Amino acid sequence: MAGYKDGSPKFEDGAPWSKSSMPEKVIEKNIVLFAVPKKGRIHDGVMKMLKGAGFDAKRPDRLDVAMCKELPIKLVYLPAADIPSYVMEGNVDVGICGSDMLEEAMTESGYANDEAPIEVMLKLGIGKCKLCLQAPAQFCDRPAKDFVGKRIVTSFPALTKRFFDELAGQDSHDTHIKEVSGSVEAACGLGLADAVVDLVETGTTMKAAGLDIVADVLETEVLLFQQRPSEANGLESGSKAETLKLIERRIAGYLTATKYVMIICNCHHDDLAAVCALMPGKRSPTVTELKEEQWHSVSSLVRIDESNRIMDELAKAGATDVLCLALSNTRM
Ligand SMILES: Nc1ncnc2c1ncn2[C@@H]1O[C@H](COP(=O)(O)OP(=O)(O)OP(=O)(O)O)[C@@H](O)[C@H]1O
Ligand SMILES: O=P(O)(O)OC[C@H]1O[C@H](OP(=O)(O)OP(=O)(O)O)[C@H](O)[C@@H]1O
Repeated sequence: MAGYKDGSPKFEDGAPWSKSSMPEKVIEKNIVLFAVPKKGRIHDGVMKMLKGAGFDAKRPDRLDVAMCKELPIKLVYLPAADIPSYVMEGNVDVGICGSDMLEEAMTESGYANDEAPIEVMLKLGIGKCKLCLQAPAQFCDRPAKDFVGKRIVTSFPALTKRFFDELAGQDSHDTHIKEVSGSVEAACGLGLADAVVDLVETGTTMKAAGLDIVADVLETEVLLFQQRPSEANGLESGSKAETLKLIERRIAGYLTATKYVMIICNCHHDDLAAVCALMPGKRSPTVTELKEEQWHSVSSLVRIDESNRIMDELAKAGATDVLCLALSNTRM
């Protein structure tokens, strides 16, 4: 399928994507359904990323679907915990949620990681935290094995069961795992649990509830993932496959823009080698001649977290007029 310069797809007949110009059936068949968390912890971060990557959608009041402007993509706003099963069952084509929820759904369905009908496209670098076994502070220095057979409350019953199965080895065990949908940390204080398995980011919630970490169960971050392409689901080739690639490229481009800045400076020919060594860029620095003889302009991408150190070192190496420019988007 041909596309526009900005990567937006268009139909074989060359007509731009336009809902009104296409028969209804063709539109539905070619539209990629993209599930995003409708609220909660990661909602704002995900929406900011999608906007930055050029997926603009106006969500009608109280509706959970919205068409992206000028793209054959429909955003479907769902509870984060439901997104993995929607993607695995092919009810939507692609989704975003934490790897904790994805792994919980796969474990619950009995899939090993490499068998699940899911393909992870990108790690999105947000929502990083860990799932931990937590107990009242006075018991937290006990080994995790001591909690085999006890009462555990969690929102992640499948991962918790897997954790205790591995701990107990071949021994039969009767750890009582109770699922709740929120306020997990309250369960020990209420006398309903001996320990909990819950997410920890800053640790504030855990400490406030008088709990501490016994053991880590899983590290998690937010992922972009799609249904594994097959002939049957039509995601191996064709217009939907192209649109999925476009989603991946655009989000990867946006992520690069959030991690890098462009540094530009001037330097005398005698300092050129030292300046280039400080900013090698992704491939190599761009060097252009200034009108003033023996002077060059050098530019390259550097990681944001290294930019201040590099600018200090450039100044020491003789560079002048050092500028650091933010990127709004990239395609690598
Ligand atoms: N501090 C945190 N606490 C909980 N989840 C976090 C945290 N930081 C990142 N996350 C991620 O966010 C996900 C939770 O998303 P979300 O808040 O949308 O779900 P939810 O808890 O079902 O929503 P809600 O609490 O509004 O019902 C987790 O699965 C995890 O991947
Ligand atoms: O380590 P922290 O930074 O304190 O974050 C972790 C807490 O945040 C989440 O709960 P959330 O506030 O989303 O509410 P919930 O209990 O309803 O899930 C999670 O379940 C932890 O309780």
